[in-house]
Amino acid sequence: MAQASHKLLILASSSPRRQELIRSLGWPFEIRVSEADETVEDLLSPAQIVEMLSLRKANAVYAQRSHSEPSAVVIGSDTIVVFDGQVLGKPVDEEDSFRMLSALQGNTHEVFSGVACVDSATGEHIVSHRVTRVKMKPLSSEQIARYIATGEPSDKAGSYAIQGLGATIVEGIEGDYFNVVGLPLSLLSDQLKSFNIHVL
Ligand SMILES: Cc1cn([C@H]2C[C@H](O)[C@@H](COP(=O)(O)OP(=O)(O)OP(=O)(O)O)O2)c(=O)[nH]c1=O
Repeated sequence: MAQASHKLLILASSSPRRQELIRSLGWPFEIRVSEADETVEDLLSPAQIVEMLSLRKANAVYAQRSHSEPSAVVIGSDTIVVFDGQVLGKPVDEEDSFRMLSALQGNTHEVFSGVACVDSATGEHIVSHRVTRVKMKPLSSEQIARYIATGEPSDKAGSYAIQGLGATIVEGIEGDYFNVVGLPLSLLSDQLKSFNIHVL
């Protein structure tokens, strides 16, 4: 059971999905969001991209800590979809969503999520990632257009949400479901052990 004397978790994320998922750990946490630049060099691999951005997000919040605060672990995360060598982030507009979903439908893609934990007292960090394979059903242009019209794809990597209506267009997955939603809790709980946080 989490006790008040235990180190706090600070989730460096504006994502409502990540906020909801971290709650399931049953550990005291707060949300702090800081703008981190999400541009990366072209030559990086998907794993390098999500690890670099996760750490950047956590470090942006770490940099703003006050030295008088009790020590905490700052958590940053980043999710991308990778298909046919292409990295798909969040769509810029509906046309972009249409392009992404037209490519993903009927095929299998990979979802990469990075997680970084930074000790707010020492700046020490751990960063890692997980990959989940997702097979999407074949979809007609009309179905894709109807899905986009719901608004759900607009702020999701790859333009779909497996935890929402997007569940109906997914045929199956291989790997951690929570990795697709945006925060692999199994990986995170392992990382937290290095900071002496045992959620179970
Ligand atoms: C594939 C997929 C992605 N997503 C979401 C998770 C992330 O919120 C988003 C990927 O964008 P990110 O840039 O990883 O995260 P974010 O900008 O939403 O939040 P922050 O940087 O503040 O932490 O896509 C789903 O919710 N469901 C899915 O099935």
